[in-house]
Amino acid sequence: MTTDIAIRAEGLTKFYGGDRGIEDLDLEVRAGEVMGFLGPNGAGKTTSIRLLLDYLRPTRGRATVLGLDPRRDRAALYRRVGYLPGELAFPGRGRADELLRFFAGARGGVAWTRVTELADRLELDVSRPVHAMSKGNKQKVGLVQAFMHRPALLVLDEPTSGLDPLMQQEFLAMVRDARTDGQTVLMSSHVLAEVQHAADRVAIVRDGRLAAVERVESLGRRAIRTVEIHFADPVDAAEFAALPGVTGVMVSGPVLTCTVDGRLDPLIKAAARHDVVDLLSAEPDLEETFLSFYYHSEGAGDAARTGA
Ligand SMILES: Nc1ncnc2c1ncn2[C@@H]1O[C@H](COP(=O)(O)OP(=O)(O)OP(=O)(O)O)[C@@H](O)[C@H]1O
Repeated sequence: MTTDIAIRAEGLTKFYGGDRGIEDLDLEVRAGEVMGFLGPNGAGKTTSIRLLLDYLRPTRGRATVLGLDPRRDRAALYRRVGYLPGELAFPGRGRADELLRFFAGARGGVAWTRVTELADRLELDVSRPVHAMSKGNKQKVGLVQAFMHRPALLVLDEPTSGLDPLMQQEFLAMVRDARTDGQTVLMSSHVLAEVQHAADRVAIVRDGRLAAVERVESLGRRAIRTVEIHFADPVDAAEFAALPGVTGVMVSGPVLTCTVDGRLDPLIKAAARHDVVDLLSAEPDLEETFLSFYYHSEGAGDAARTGA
């Protein structure tokens, strides 16, 4: 049994009747890394997470989590995992501190100072009844129970949902701290910007399939970027439109804007035949890369547009 792999999914598949939840998911999350699990609504993130923790049974395929079989070793696994479900539902009309004491007991005892430290970080008033809390405050209760026992693995489904921007930053700091402490994190999101500063790698799912697994830095390098070139004299769009990787060419007098997928070299060489006054290249971000998976991959654009 390898201990350097926290999560291993092999051919993990779930169909809901004839509808695909996730198909043939092969994924490895290394111990100690933060993995962002990205995809738009309905891509299959929640299904995958629920399969990994045995809240759903796969149609086929298998998973190993912290070296355990989620189905056979459920109880042992749950002691070592902190899980934030995508849709939180807390039973009863109790106060947050009562609920958190219950969770602490279920985890074999957690120092109450640890709970208050997390609640303070998230500015959560634990003396209030949970049922009367806003969505964001309920989310904070969910985060405190997930982090409280310093689990070996945190599995967080849309963790920033409902949090305001300041609290999102605090949450990301908590994830970075967890990583520093050697914990492994798998967190789903449909917003790339929020995992950009916390994740080591991202796994991107679309339409029930894994589309890519990338280191965050290399995603940036592969990103599509927008380029604006100012020439001394007007240029002809046709001269640039056929260059490899160049799309969306627009010319307004001496100013050319376009989108470049991959290497800038063909565009630079073509531009150098003219007198170049200025060149601006927008910093590629994950959002653009993410969209490029949808609109520039084979067939994916059509599927995304039609919702198929
Ligand atoms: N209980 C269910 N019965 C039928 N289909 C389901 C069920 N749960 C999910 N699905 C379908 O499986 C697919 C994947 O859904 P899933 O919730 O895993 O996606 P997601 O990436 O987590 O999306 P979101 O960000 O909206 O939560 C979707 O097409 C969804 O409609």
